[in-house]
Amino acid sequence: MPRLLLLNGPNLNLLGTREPEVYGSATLQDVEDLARTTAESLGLELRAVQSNSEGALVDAVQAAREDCDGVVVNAGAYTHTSIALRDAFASVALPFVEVHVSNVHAREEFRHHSYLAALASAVIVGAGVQGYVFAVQRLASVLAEADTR
Ligand SMILES: O=C1C[C@@](O)(C(=O)O)C[C@@H](O)[C@@H]1O
Repeated sequence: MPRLLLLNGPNLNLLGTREPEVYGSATLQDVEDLARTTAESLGLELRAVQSNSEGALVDAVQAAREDCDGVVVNAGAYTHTSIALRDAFASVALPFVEVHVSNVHAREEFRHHSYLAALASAVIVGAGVQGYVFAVQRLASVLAEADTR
């Protein structure tokens, strides 16, 4: 069965209590359950990892090469700063979808640039935690398409 990695970066462990006016009331556990239920309904497995540290996120992307077929990633603030994470995605060459709960383009200028976006299959911003559902659905399509080639 194809497997997805759901990767959440810094401060996303605080979803539900962190700036609820920006990020809503769903917790990280809710997000992981939602993404897993969506994946399973599409015949995919899902493994979830969250870390506040950049190196651990790089390690998780590298490890995904061994046992995953695609990645849903919300890299949090590292989206806007991390060349290391971008290089990790470039190195493993796995399809990935970038998610942001908030509409980063309606926020501070420094959130408008993503180091990951140019490599992503798709970028979903501002759809709240439903963005994770869309991301899993999109990856399922991308993987199914690749399978029929
Ligand atoms: O931590 C986050 C969360 C975020 O990735 C989002 O999901 O909207 C947006 C980032 O700018 C921010 O640093």
